[in-house]
Amino acid sequence: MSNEAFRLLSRGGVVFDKSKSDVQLFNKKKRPQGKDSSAVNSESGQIPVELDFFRYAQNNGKRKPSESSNQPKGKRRKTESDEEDEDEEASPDSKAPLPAPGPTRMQAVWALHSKEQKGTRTAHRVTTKGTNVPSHVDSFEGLKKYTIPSHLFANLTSSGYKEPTSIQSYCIPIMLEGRDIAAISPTGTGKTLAYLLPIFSKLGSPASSSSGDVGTGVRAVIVVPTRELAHQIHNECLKLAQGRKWKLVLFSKATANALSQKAARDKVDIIISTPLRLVAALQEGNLELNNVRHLVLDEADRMLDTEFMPQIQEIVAACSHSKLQKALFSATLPAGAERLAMEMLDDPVRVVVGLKDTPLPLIAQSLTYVADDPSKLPSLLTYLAQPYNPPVLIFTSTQTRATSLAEELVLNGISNVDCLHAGMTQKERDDSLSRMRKGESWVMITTEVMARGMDFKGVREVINYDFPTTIQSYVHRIGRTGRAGREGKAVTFFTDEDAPYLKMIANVILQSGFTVPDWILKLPKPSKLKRRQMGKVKRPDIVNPARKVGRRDAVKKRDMVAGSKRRSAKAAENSSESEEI
Ligand SMILES: Nc1ncnc2c1ncn2[C@@H]1O[C@H](COP(=O)(O)OP(=O)(O)OP(=O)(O)O)[C@@H](O)[C@H]1O
Repeated sequence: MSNEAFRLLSRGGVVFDKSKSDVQLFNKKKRPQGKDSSAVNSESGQIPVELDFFRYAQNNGKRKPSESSNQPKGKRRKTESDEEDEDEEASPDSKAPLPAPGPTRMQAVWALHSKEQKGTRTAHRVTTKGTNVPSHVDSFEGLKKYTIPSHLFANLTSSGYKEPTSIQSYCIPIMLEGRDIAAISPTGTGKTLAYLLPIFSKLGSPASSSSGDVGTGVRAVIVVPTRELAHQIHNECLKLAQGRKWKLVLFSKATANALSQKAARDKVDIIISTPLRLVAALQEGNLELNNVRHLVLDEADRMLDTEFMPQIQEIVAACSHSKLQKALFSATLPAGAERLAMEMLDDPVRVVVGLKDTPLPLIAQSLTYVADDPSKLPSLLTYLAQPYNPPVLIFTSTQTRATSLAEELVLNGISNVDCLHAGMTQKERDDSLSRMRKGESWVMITTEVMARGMDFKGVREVINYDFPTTIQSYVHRIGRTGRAGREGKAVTFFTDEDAPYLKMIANVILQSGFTVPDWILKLPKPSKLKRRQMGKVKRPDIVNPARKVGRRDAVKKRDMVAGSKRRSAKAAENSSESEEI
């Protein structure tokens, strides 16, 4: 199916507007949600017969019957994520007692200070580590002891930011005092503002209108894994930039070309980019980073993985200013990445909000058994035939499966289906994203490309159609819902092939404060080697095996159309973007 045909078929011409009564269409029946409900959609905590091959009942599992999922208060069961961290120095956050379950716990992470929480670190569930850690603030007003330009306060207010979130109340003072930082806070808790506000504040005013020590060339660089995220952060920058002529550059091929003139790039204040794009410009001699005073790696664990590490090393080496401040942010930072992060920072402060690598308790998580891959589509169709809360974000493991699933949903009459993955042209990706932001997409099928950082306030439900490949991927994927204090729901399909890894996800669910049936906790723990295989099963490219007939021709035609569209979009992009900066 061509992209155009797909779009026409998938659109009912209706825009979903949560402020109107549309949402009620999907809420005819309120489904139970929350901590008291089991996190697995199978027979009330009993192992489904299909999974009996684990023979946990024959004592294959290690847990004793007394280790029920309803753990005693104040005691936290050691989980898989803890085990991954076993080799690291015990961190204060792992020792902290669990806060009370339910919304109270959420408030401890998101909200700032309910009356009883005000002012205490433990109540905030924030732990800090480092020498002479600057004190946190309880309000944006509290930042007035620092020299923060008044227009920034005005811009905070006009953007609707009344009080800092926990991560902001700790990170902003630390960054304002010039310290390097590694900050870990759950998804959707405002990490972007936590680094943008101090950067804008420290830069003071645009280089073009400043008489201070501004040097020559770009002064701040924010590096993120995807162009979509870079775009989103650029938009956040624009909110803080109102009223001043900041030169903020969302780095792309076109902007890189425009900055090939040194005079043009010397006027730039902040660049937001993906690592590859930045390194390409450095290697072509079209960019210098020797005046950079602030370097942020957002989604730090992704930035420090083997794929991006060489580029990050090159970027860090190019940032040679003696007053360089480095800041790493993420919702997850496994032990290995944290070691790399700490090596990269000078006299850092480490801030952890909540529990490391743990989703917010406001996201009601559940696991749904679907036997095998062909059974997933009917299961999803059944799910979507029930009242649901659009937009729903659905994750597949590959681009081809995302496209195939989107096509299947359209052919099955689901309205307003969209698709976004890295195999699409930039224009297709942008269009898809814009439809999502406008509320025109009710069901968005995507891949890992949207798993990190993307902020869609309205996403109420996330479905992991294909099992995630790491705990971190699970945490980030489901973190697309439950943002900025809102409730969310996350459903993960698992097949027999995924079952050996079920316990790893179940442990995360448990750690978030939900109950998990005993039979899952009694499953044998996969070995370290086996854990690396999580979610990496070979899955067919198409999600509906019955549609094989005639498909090859259809796919060929689709690829030809897509190729021709890509070429014309690229040509159009090159001519229009050369005017942009
Ligand atoms: N102080 C605040 N008050 C109200 N809303 C806020 C505040 N700070 C941030 N937000 C909003 O919270 C949402 C999530 O913020 P952000 O995208 O920065 O989260 P994040 O922690 O970076 O998430 P992720 O880990 O997924 O990248 C955004 O919509 C943002 O506008």
